[in-house]
This record gives sequence, C-alpha cells and structure tokens, in this order.
Amino acid sequence: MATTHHVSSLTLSSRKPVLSSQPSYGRRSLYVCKPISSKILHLRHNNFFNKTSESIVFATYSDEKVSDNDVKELREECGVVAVYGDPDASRLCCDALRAIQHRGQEGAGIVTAYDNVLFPLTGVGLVGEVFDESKLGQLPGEIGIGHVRYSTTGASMLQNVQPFVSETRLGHLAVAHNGNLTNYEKLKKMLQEKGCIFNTCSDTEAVLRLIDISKKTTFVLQIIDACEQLVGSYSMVFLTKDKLVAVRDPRGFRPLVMGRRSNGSVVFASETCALDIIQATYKREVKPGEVIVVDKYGTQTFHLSPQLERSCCSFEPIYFSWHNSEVFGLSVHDFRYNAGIRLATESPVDCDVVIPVPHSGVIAAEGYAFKAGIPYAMGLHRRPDSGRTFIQPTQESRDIGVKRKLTPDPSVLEGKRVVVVDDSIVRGTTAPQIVRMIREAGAKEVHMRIACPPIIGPCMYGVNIKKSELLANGKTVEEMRQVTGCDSLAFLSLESLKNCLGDDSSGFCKGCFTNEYPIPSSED
Ligand SMILES: O=P(O)(O)OC[C@H]1O[C@H](OP(=O)(O)OP(=O)(O)O)[C@H](O)[C@@H]1O
Ligand SMILES: NC(=O)CC[C@H](N)C(=O)O
Ligand code: SF4
Ligand SMILES: [Mg+2]
Repeated sequence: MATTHHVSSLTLSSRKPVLSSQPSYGRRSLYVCKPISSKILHLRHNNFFNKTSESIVFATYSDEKVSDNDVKELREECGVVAVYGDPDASRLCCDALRAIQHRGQEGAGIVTAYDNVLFPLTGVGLVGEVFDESKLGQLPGEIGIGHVRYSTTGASMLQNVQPFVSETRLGHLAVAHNGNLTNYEKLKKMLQEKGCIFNTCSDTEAVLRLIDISKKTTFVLQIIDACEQLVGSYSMVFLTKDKLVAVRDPRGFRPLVMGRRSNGSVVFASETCALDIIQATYKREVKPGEVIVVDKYGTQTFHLSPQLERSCCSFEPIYFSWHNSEVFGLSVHDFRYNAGIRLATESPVDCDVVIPVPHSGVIAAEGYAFKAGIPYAMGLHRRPDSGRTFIQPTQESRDIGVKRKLTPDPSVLEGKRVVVVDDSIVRGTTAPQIVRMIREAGAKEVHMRIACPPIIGPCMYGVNIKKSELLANGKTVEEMRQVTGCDSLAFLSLESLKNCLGDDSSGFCKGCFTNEYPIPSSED
C-alpha cells in the first residue's frame, strides 16, 4: 500500500500548496488540492490537520504515482455506517466501522455534524490506526457517517478516502459510498464540460458534482435528482448539518440495513454485524431504489425512478459479508452451511478429514463435513492479527499475506487424505499456496472443494474482479487443478448456488459466474 506522507495548507488566495516539509520518499507526486470552507474543521490523522481563517487546501503525497490506467481500474468494495440522534455518534460510527473492517482495510473516515458545522476525519489504514479516543473526541455531535475503503490497484490515496465533504449552494454535505458507478466516465465528462472541477479520482465524487449543479431546492430533492442519473451500484449515506439520508440503487447490488438503538437513535450500516456491535436492533433493509431521510421530524421515505429488477450481489453471502450478518434477507451462516452441504452432495471424496481455509471457508467446510460424515478439524490456523488477503491492493501483498496469515497443523494433516474447503477461488493467490502448505505438513492427498462456481467474468459493480487476473479465465477445471497442485478440485454448481440463494434467486446478480450481467452496456 502506498503511504500518504504529507499534507500542507494555504489560503485560497495563494492557490498553490505550500509544503511544510518534504521528506525524501523516492518518487513523489502531488495528487490533490481540495478547497474546503473554513466552516469545516477538516482533520486528518498523522497530523494531517490544518486550518486557516479563510479556507484550507490539502495536498497529499504518495510514494507511488497513479497513472490514468490505475485510476480507471479502481474497483472497490467498501462499507458504510451512519448514526442519527445519539450523543456518542462518532464512537458508535467507529465501533460499527470496526465490525465491517473486512469490507475495506486501506482507509477509514468519519464525519459528524454539530452546531451547523461538519467535522471530518479521514486517514489511510485500519479503523484502529486512524481513530483513537482523542481523535473521536474531535468529532462532536449526534449525527455521523463513516466509511471503510478497499481500493484494489497499486495506489492507495488519502485523497480518495471517504466520506467526502463538499460545500454546496445549500450548505455542507458529506457522502460515503459503497459501490461502483459504471457511467462515471460519461458523467465526469458531462460535468467537466459544465465547468465542474473534480478533486479526487473516485467515482463517488460525481454524485457531489451532480448535486452541485442540481436546480432542485432542497438537499433531499438534489440527492434524488443526482442518484437518478447514476448507473451501477451504490449504497450511500449522506450527512447535512441536521439530516441523514440513506440511498440504495434501484437494483440493490450492495447491501444497506437500518436499525434502531434503545434510546431511539437510528442507525444504517452495510451489514447487520455492525448493528449488533453497537446494540442496535435490526429493523429492515433499505430497499432497492429507496431513499430514507432521517431528521428531527422523524423518518421519511422516497423512491428513485425508474424501478428496476432487483440484482443483489451473490458474492456478498459467498465471501464479502461477515458470517454472522444477515444480507439481502439471507443468513450468511446458513447460506454458507447449505453451500457446504450441497458441495458434499455434488462432489464427495473418500478422505479422513475436512479442513477449512480460514476465515471465509469455515462455515462451508462445517456443512461439507456434516453432510459427508467426515471429521472436521482446523488443519490451517489463521494468525490473529491477519486481515483479508483478497482485498490487499497488490499481488505482491496478497502473496505475502497468504503466507503470513495461514499456518498448517501437522498434528491434523500428517498421513491424512485431506479435503480442504474454501468459499471461492478468484485470482488463485490462496489455493496453490495452501495446497503446498498442507502437503509439506505431511498430508497424503489434498482435495479442494470450492463453495461457489468458477468465477469466469469481471465485476463492474464494486468488487475488484478483472477478467485477465481470474484463475478460471480460459481454463478448464482440470487445468485449474494442475495450477493449484491438488489431487482433485471441484466447485459448487450454478444450480446449487441458485438453490442456496433461495426462492428469489433470479433477484441476484451472478454475472461473474455466468458472464450475463444485469446492466446493459447501453445504459452506462
Ligand atoms: O483466489 P484468491 O484470489 O486467493 O481469492 C480467494 C481467497 O481470498 C479470500 O480470502 P481472504 O484472505 O481475502 O479473506 P478471509 O480471511 O475472509 O477468508 C477468499 O476467502 C479465498 O480464500
Ligand atoms: N467502491 C466502494 O465501495 C467505494 C466507493 C467508491 N467507488 C470509491 O472509489 O471510493
Ligand atoms: S458480477 Fe459478481 S461480484 Fe459483481 S455484483 Fe455480480 S455477483 Fe457480485
Ligand atoms: Mg479466504
């Protein structure tokens, strides 16, 4: 991950960033100068804070230069949270963000509203690295939104860490977004032709610029006006000085749920596990195409036009969501357990022990072992401080990540015929390494079972899956077996995936498994 080293400030009158000092970090590139009104106290961790009486401009430095190509390739999966009506809003946002850290490990941010002022704090790193008690103390107010980010190309830039804050005609507005706008390039061109200036390379900024040019007379109408011009996936939360607005795109690609705490405060989050950690009771999903506004008058609901067919991401219950979450009305645990059961039914193998690839393969392995009637054991241990590897930004960090994360246990594996179950194979970073580890620990045979179908196509809706990188791209299962080095390899069938998704499986996107995508390219 590229480290952002420096931020400096200046008043709007000078227009050029003034470096407070320049450390020697090899290649350095200036990425952003972002004017922010004096009404926003803009805080960054690592002393990235500055304030002037007139305005603030940030310049961030990274030791990795971002090319246009990198920027075009950015595809992210992130997590959002929001709290309305709790004096501890920033702490609740922070705790909720920790619960969805598995959705993004590169950057985190929170913005709160207090006394007509927005207080943002964003930084590169894990939630616990960006926020501590003193930082949270600088985020007053009873309303807040937060974001964890996962960017998947080489560059990791502070400028793209959300929430974003903007000064609009109607006042200050902040947004946090999970998803990916497939018409971003087109929107950006149109907006630039109208004179809009973009401060970041993130698709999310297009939403703020659309709001800037909207002629509507209230924030809520402007947000609806902007969202109705977006194509792609977006679960978003907006913050004004006195309102929260939660929006989910009409196809409902990404999850977004609503809950309530016992003191009446309203909470939104990408996943229910974030509600649990802050003792909020799950109320319901934000429905596809729904706009929920929370303010001192209560809760109001609007709907985006046009209404479209639901297309929730089936990779959420497979991998992205946490095992104790409920997503799109499915229990992630039950989904994965059923997938394991069906996998054992479809692809049995004579063996002595079933082991999971921790962490996301655990529940499917339990289901497999139960159905197969074979002992289940932890033959691979996950080091407690390790995060996810698939969402690391570079192949090098993903390779190292698997090695550092998993250790084989010879007492489970030695002399055994082993079935190892994982949730998915995407780029094939994990599978060959763990097959080797299991063999080196003395296993006699290694059979891999994967609890989803082969991933054969890219994702344009918020997960970093590029076709050229996919292990299954242009390969038969036998060819994939040879690459992974196992004795046998089998995947869950598409039929079984649909079965696990339930009666409404047609309401799920399965594009990366089928190459049939829900958004026609003419819409982008
Ligand atoms: O084929 P690949 O490109 O390696 O991607 C697939 C692997 O990556 C994920 O694990 P990850 O370590 O990200 O997270 P986890 O701890 O939740 O399993 C997933 O669970 C697979 O193990
Ligand atoms: N994709 C996400 O979920 C993050 C939002 C947005 N696409 C970004 O660039 O940051
Ligand atoms: S293409 Fe795959 S990862 Fe992307 S939204 Fe559809 S199911 Fe999810
Ligand atoms: Mg895994």
